[in-house]
Amino acid sequence: MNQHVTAELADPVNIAAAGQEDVVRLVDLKRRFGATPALDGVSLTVRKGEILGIIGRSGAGKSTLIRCLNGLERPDSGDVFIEGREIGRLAERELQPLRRRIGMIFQHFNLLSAKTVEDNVALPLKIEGRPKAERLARAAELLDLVGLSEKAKAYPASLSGGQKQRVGIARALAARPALLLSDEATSALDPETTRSILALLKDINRQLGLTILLITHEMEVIRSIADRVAVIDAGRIVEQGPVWSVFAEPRSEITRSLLGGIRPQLPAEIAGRLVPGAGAELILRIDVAGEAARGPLLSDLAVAVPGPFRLVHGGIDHVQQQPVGTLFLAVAGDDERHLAEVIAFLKAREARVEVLGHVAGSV
Ligand SMILES: Nc1ncnc2c1ncn2[C@@H]1O[C@H](COP(=O)(O)OP(=O)(O)OP(=O)(O)O)[C@@H](O)[C@H]1O
Repeated sequence: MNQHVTAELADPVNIAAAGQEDVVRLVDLKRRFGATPALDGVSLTVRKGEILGIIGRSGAGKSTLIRCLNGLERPDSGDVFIEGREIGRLAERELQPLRRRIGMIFQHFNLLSAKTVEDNVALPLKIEGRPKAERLARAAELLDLVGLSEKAKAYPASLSGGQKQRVGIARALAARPALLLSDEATSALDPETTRSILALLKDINRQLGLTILLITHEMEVIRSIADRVAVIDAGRIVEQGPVWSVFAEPRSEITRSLLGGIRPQLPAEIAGRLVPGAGAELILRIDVAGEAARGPLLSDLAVAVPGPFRLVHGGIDHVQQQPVGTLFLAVAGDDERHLAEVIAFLKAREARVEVLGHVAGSV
């Protein structure tokens, strides 16, 4: 991001509303399409200044949630509060100013190809009827923010995907929204561009205090920038919490499965040889996080419970500056007392231990 980001860009309306903690509050939202409950009692809040990530698989209800949020869809029941105001029963005319409180960025950017970059960015202000000089000044300020000042007169077709999304972000911020709603905004981008866009969003969040609601199906996106995560499945929020604690201790099967791609898994060649009965070695899965993952767990284990064990896979990751580890150990599988001591030691150190099975021969 450009170095010239200053507090001047921060939203004066947001500052005036300081003290009001929830930018969005959804209460028991329900929306059904025929027999399909797209939203089945969703309650959640987006707190001022935070990045909340909502993750779910295809068909989980994410788009329906977004449409209820910006008033394009009416829930069957439940309430949607934007900055403390319930929008569910507002007429279209009353909804429009509230909709402007939400800036949106999209997977396919949704830029107008016949307009220059600066005109795209200034468009929300034009719709508001702002004078041209003000629109252009704001567009210049925002293009500076997203590092694209030199592209002001260019047309979208001449930009890369990452540049288009930067324009999308600048446009979404033009009317100084209370909330930036990101709908799969990096799903069409390559990994490196994704990282740079997520870094830009995080910078804007930190420097301007901008509240962000981020909808995604990728845990990597959540892990990169979200403060809290809510997991949606079949129209229900199945779990939510600080990102690192959900990573450390996922409670639902769907969360474990969504985490599967970015948390260590037992390598397939070992998993394929697991059997429930006896075998030369036993494979343990050990999950540790926070303080428990900071200490010398394995060397303490070796001292406290003498006997061979081997680390076969895994490691310590860092999520929101917190260590979150998954280790796969192979221990001798023929001595039940030794094994019980190993497990008791690890549990006393607040590790979660799962016996995955035996393997014949050495892994
Ligand atoms: N207008 C509609 N008519 C009928 N069924 C719908 C409609 N909109 C959504 N649904 C159904 O509601 C459920 C939730 O859909 P939704 O589009 O909100 O999920 P999603 O999480 O956004 O999925 P994706 O990531 O694929 O966009 C799905 O089963 C979908 O088929």
